[in-house]
Amino acid sequence: MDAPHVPHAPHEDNSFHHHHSHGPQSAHPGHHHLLTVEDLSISFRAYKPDEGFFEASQAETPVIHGLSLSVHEGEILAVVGASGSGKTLLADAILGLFEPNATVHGRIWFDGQPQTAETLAQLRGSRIAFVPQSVESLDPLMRVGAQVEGQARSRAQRQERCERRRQLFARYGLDEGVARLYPHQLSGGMARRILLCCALMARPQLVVADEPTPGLDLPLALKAMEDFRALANQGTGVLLITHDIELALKVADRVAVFKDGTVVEETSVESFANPQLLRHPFTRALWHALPEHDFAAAEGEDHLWR
Ligand SMILES: Nc1ncnc2c1ncn2[C@@H]1O[C@H](COP(=O)(O)OP(=O)(O)OP(=O)(O)O)[C@@H](O)[C@H]1O
Ligand code: NI
Repeated sequence: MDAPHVPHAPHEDNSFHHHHSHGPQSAHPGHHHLLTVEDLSISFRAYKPDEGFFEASQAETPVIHGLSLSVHEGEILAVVGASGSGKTLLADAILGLFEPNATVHGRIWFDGQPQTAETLAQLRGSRIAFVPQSVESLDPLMRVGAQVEGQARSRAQRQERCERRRQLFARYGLDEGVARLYPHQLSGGMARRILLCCALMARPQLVVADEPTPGLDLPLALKAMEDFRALANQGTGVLLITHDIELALKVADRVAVFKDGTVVEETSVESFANPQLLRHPFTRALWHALPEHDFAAAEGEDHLWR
């Protein structure tokens, strides 16, 4: 079995040419790189989806290639891009989750340490919190209150977690009675809020949120954004994957623009105030697609750009 051999320490693989001689700390000396992804590639061995077994040819379909990005402590990096461009695969790679037919290359550092799929999986749920894209990832057999509260090691801790869970439920407009429900009894929007509460319960160093807002109305989506911002202001790094670029621009510090399986541009949110500061044609196209640029009347409207 060829287990995904990702990501390995620097200098191990001579086929990589980028940033080879220096570690992840060097690019922005003033900021601590919490997460660095360097030259990530993911491809899939082809198989017949109907039958579910590998074809003899084992053709490789590349989905992510040459992807590099980093998240600093205390910042929100928004990853925006088209559907199917590989954003969820990126999130999965950071969490050490891989499909059996995936081949993965590249390097990932967390908090200065080179990571493997195994070490990343160990960080998941503790130092790295995950808001998955699919609400199916809730445990179907566990009441959602208990899922949010998680395991407590002592009576005092259980009370503390219960109290924190109540606060989060109140904030996200979930009745106390919801705590006793099972995932299948929730609407999509409620399940989404439970996933958010799970991630906000922990005090992670990094949050990876993969499309955290579908099914939420605007006030709830904005609350989620505020909460990510508050986490970042306390020093947490946030990787916010979203197709909602408008929402992302409200809270993010930087934006990584994703297209066809790679980051074509990593830029500050401020650059979106002026399309001339945007380098890549796809980024400019995203700018033009923003609702306020549909009309010339947007002049003087600077609230979005802080
Ligand atoms: N196990 C797999 N085998 C083959 N192809 C896969 C597998 N998992 C994902 N893919 C393909 O990889 C591509 C990227 O998928 P991914 O879910 O990461 O996109 P995304 O940017 O998150 O999209 P969305 O915005 O819809 O969530 C898709 O074309 C998908 O079909
Ligand atoms: Ni996705």
